[in-house]
Amino acid sequence: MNPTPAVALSGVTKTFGDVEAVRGIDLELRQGEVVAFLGPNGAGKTTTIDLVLGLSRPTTGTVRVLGLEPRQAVARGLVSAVMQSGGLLKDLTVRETVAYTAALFADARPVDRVIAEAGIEDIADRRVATCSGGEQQRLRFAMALLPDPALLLLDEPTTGMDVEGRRTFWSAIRRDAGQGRTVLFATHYLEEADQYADRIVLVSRGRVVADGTGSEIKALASGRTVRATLADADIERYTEVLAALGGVDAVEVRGDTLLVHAKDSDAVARYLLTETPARDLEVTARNLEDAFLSLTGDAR
Ligand SMILES: Nc1ncnc2c1ncn2[C@@H]1O[C@H](COP(=O)(O)OP(=O)(O)OP(=O)(O)O)[C@@H](O)[C@H]1O
Repeated sequence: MNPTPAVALSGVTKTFGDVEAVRGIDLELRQGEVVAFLGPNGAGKTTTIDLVLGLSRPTTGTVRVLGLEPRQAVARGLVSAVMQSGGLLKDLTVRETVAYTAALFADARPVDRVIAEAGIEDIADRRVATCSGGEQQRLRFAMALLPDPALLLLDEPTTGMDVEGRRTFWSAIRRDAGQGRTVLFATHYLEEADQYADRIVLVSRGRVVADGTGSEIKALASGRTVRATLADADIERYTEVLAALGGVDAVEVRGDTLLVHAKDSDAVARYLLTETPARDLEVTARNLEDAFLSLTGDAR
């Protein structure tokens, strides 16, 4: 028997006027998974998280959280979130903030426990206004832990945290995931995703363009791109040879420009320079942004 997915998105789109923020996402998260939602600015990460939180409704498609409508799941205390900004009263102390939030839940965990888990005991008596950005993020994390949620959503949670803050934060996340909590976090950083997530969902321009383990996703962003000018009637023959070279991922022809994505750029360069009339050769490292672009077919 399959347990109910923690999150199930099916054919989800979301448009704001002319902007298609989410352009068709199908995604299932299993209970207890820690999943990174990785993508560049404007990919649709925050919009998707808002849909899972029931803060907005999809234009088309369905969103289920533990088999329920998002709002029902939130109302039952099954879901909480750490968002990038807002939600704090500057004049309260850290402890007062957690205590007041706890009073909003029918069944909150002890205030001191969550303060300890979020690693903010030393600043518990400080006024929120005097806390740094990273400390405020840890306070939001403490607040999110109060209902002991089955699903925790984090939108770029470690923004502003120093190295020690990040370490405390992620070790708390991993410990809770070990006890069955599902975590979905949005990030721009491949390293953060790779280090802390069981699974990385790569999003670009409102779509999932890859879904896999850290090493699978890193492999997509590795290698180099060899660019050359090759104005020759035989270009097709060369591209066939190139495509068959070991370590070549993709060959593209745009006018008289040839682009070869490869793990072994030396072999590609050697072939082009010795066997073809290619000129103006350029070899560049392929980064995550290139990987996004080539995966979405939007490379230019
Ligand atoms: N309320 C809104 N009205 C109009 N456009 C919006 C609205 N919310 C988001 N968008 C647009 O939808 C697209 C996706 O935005 P979203 O904030 O979901 O991306 P993101 O992946 O979270 O980006 P970032 O990493 O910058 O936070 C962007 O083009 C954004 O400008």
